[in-house]
This record gives sequence, structure tokens and C-alpha cells, in this order.
Amino acid sequence: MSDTRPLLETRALSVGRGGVGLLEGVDLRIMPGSALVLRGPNGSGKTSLLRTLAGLQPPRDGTLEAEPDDIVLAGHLDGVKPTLSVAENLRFWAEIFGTSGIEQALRTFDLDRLRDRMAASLSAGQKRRLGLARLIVAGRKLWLLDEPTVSLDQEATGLFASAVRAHLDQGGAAIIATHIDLGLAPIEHMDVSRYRAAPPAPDDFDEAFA
Ligand SMILES: Nc1ncnc2c1ncn2[C@@H]1O[C@H](COP(=O)(O)OP(=O)(O)OP(=O)(O)O)[C@@H](O)[C@H]1O
Repeated sequence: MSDTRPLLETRALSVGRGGVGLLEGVDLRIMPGSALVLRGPNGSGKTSLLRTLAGLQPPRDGTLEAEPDDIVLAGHLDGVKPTLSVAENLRFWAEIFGTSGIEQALRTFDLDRLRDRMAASLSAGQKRRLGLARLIVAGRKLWLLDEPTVSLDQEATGLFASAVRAHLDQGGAAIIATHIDLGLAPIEHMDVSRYRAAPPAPDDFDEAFA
């Protein structure tokens, strides 16, 4: 039976950062098997939106419906533990997420040859691959990805795109802040600057200096 319920739905969601409103009126509906690419200039609020969807910060307004246990976020900080080996990092996350088995994650991101290397000694791109391998280990349905291809070469970007495609084929979903074309067509794009929050009313502004 196909699952026709959205994995995430927002209505009139408002997002801010540091007490400042960034986005308003964001309506999103993410179905199993679908991917949404977030676009927008630097500072427009992509990371803040992903953090809000992941439950790391509360919405300023509106509603967000999602099952927290369905979601995994891969952010700018890879979450890699430098004093653990590649395999130990993956086993650590498997324990955190309550899953088992790291071989598929190692294979997917071509990390097998590096399995016993201390994460501290990995190159930036290798570290990023390890951070992304955490997605496989997590076993969650909705991937929230913030600039996932930073530091990745063309080959590793291809591995990542294949991993996303396989995830979608298995009924997973992804929201990806990225400026590059991952070749995942057909795919929806959303420019977050469409939802830019109105600046504070002049009265509020004056009040701050009263
Ligand atoms: N911790 C913070 N405290 C206050 N303001 C912040 C904080 N982090 C980010 N901001 C501000 O919030 C705004 C949105 O930032 P955000 O990181 O969400 O944008 P972005 O679209 O992801 O940008 P980029 O494309 O550069 O990654 C920016 O003006 C930024 O300076």
C-alpha cells in the first residue's frame, strides 16, 4: 500500500533568527518520494528554515506538522567526532538512531578504504562524505540537507545524488538547500526570498531606541 500522507506540512510558517523575522507565510507539503530544492541568496533564510523544520528552533508563527522521528538534518557542521575512526563514528550514530549496520553507509559514500582512519585526519571532502553517510545510518524518511555538496568533488557529488535518488525511490523524501544542479529531475524548487518577512513597522523600530 502506498503511503499518501505528507511527511511534513507547514501552513503560514514564519521563521526567524536571533529574534529577527526572516520568512513569513511558508506553505510546504513534502510527500514520500519527493524532493524540494531550496534556493535563495546568502542570508535569505534557508538554513534557518531547515533548522525550524528539524525542530532545532521554534516557528515564530504558523504550524508545522511532522513526526520528529522521521527527520534527520545534515547541516554545515558535519557532526563528525574527530577522535573516532570512520567506522566508530558510524557505529556511534547507529546507536544514537537505534539502527544497526554501517556497511551500506560505508559503501554508499565510498568510505570502506577509510573505515579505520581517525576522522580528524580526513580531508574536508572525506569528512563531508562521512557526515552524509550518517544519513544512511539514521534510517529516517525525511532528509533535511544544508549545502550537502560543499567540499565534494564531482565524483562524490555523483555518489551523493545517487544516494538521494535511491532514498526517494524507497519512499523517502528530501529538502535540500543547494545552489548546484543534482540532476534529480523532476524536482521542485522554491526560492525562499519569495517569503521574505516584512521589515518591522517604523513604530517598533523607534521603540527599540526609546
Ligand atoms: N545565530 C544567529 N543569530 C542571529 N542571526 C543569525 C544567526 N545565524 C544566522 N543569522 C542571520 O540570519 C539570516 C539568515 O541566515 P541563514 O543562515 O538562515 O541564511 P541562508 O539563506 O542559509 O544563507 P547562506 O546561503 O549564506 O547559507 C542572516 O541574515 C544571518 O546573518
